[in-house]
Amino acid sequence: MNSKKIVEVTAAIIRKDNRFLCAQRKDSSEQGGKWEFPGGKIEDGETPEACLERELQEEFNIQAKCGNFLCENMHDYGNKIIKLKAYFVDHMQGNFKLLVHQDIKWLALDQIHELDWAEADLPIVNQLINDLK
Ligand SMILES: Nc1nc2c([nH]c(=O)n2[C@@H]2O[C@H](COP(=O)(O)OP(=O)(O)OP(=O)(O)O)[C@@H](O)[C@H]2O)c(=O)[nH]1
Repeated sequence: MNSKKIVEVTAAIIRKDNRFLCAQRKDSSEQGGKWEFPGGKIEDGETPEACLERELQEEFNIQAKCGNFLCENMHDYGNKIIKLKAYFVDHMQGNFKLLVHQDIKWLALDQIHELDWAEADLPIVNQLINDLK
C-alpha cells in the first residue's frame, strides 16, 4: 500500500513591472538552494488564499491579496508527494524583507527558466510562460 503523505502547498506568482518574484530556499532547508514561488503548507481549515496571504506576511512581512488560480501540480519527491497550487497574488503593502529565503530575484518571463527550480515548480513555470507569452 502506498502510504506516502500528500502535502498541499501554495505558491504565489507576484508580478511587478512585468517581472516575477522568484525566491531561493535556504541551503539548510528541504530543496535547499532551489528556486520557488513563495508560499507554504496549507494548515487545517485554511483556504489556499488565506494560506498564501499568511505565508507572504511571515516570509517577507508584506501584505498581499490572493487573486486568480493559475494551475496545480502533483510531484513525488520520494519521501512525500507535494500538491503545489499556484495563484496570482497582488502585493498590496510593505517592503520585502527576507525572513525565510536566502535570496530573491525579479525576473522577466524569458529569464525565469535560467534558475534551478524545485522540480515541483517546473510545470508551473512552463504554464506561466505559455499563458502569458
Ligand atoms: N512554498 C513553496 N514550497 C514548495 C515549492 N515547490 C516545492 O517543491 N515546494 C516544497 O513544498 C514543501 C513545503 O514548503 P515550505 O517549507 O515552504 O512550507 P512551510 O513554510 O509551510 O513549512 P514549515 O513551516 O514546515 O517550514 C517543501 O518541501 C518545499 O520544498 C514552491 O514553489 N513554493
